Amino acid sequence: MIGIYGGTFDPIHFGHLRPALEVLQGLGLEQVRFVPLNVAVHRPQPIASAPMRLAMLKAAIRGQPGFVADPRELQREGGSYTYDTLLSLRRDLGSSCPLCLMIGADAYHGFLDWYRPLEVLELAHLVVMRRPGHDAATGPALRKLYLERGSDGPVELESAPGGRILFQQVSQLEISSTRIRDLVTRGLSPHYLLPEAVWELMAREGLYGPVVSGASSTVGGS
Ligand SMILES: Nc1ncnc2c1ncn2[C@@H]1O[C@H](COP(=O)(O)OP(=O)(O)OP(=O)(O)O)[C@@H](O)[C@H]1O
Ligand SMILES: O=C(O)c1ccc[n+]([C@@H]2O[C@H](COP(=O)([O-])O)[C@@H](O)[C@H]2O)c1
Repeated sequence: MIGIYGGTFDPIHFGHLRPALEVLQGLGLEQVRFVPLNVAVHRPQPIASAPMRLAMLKAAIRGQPGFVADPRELQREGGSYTYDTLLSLRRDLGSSCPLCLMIGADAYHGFLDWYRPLEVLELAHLVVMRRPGHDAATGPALRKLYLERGSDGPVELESAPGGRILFQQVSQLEISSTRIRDLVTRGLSPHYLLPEAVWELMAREGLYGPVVSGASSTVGGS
């Protein structure tokens, strides 16, 4: 069973990484593939370039067994629709391998507005991770879908390639990329909200605005 974790990752932070590790271990996944989007179809475009976001992602997951950077959306032009990404993954991985599309509660709330959501749910299971500040309560259409498709554990997910929805308990870390970008833009340090290697890259490349004065002494201790 393989996890697919899509996002803007602008930049990647511990609010992505810790829940991803807990899902990897909690569901016994073979791997989690982090898939940075290229062209957002649902939000303003990312601030950092695609190569920079991929570099930050690779720096963040280096050395973590089971974590893999998957650049397929960055190699595709046009809107980064998850449906297309899952079709491409199915071509590589075959039709029978269980896939778990991992999304935070905020993304789940908008799921029925995605491109071909029901086909997305046929191509993969949805694993929903709670997120601070985002209510678990959903509207009637999503509640109905959950009544039909809700699952209570990994054993059921392993028995089919897709089609079920599982809520997975994860550490509640109140961290967002928006907050990190805001801190850096205001000249404040985002230290301890994201891996040191990512902060180091951001500081070196001057991403998101002014680098905190003396950053080189707080970044990586160098
Ligand atoms: N702290 C968190 N806890 C749980 N899930 C999260 C957290 N942060 C992000 N996610 C989930 O990770 C996926 C990718 O999120 P994204 O890259 O947009 O990060 P973000 O912090 O929400 O970014 P931004 O602030 O720019 O919107 C989404 O499914 C989102 O719900
Ligand atoms: O395919 C869609 O229509 C679609 C609509 C909204 C979001 N997504 C995907 O959901 C993932 C999380 O999005 P975000 O905004 O939290 O970065 C990311 O991989 C997006 O490409 C996909």
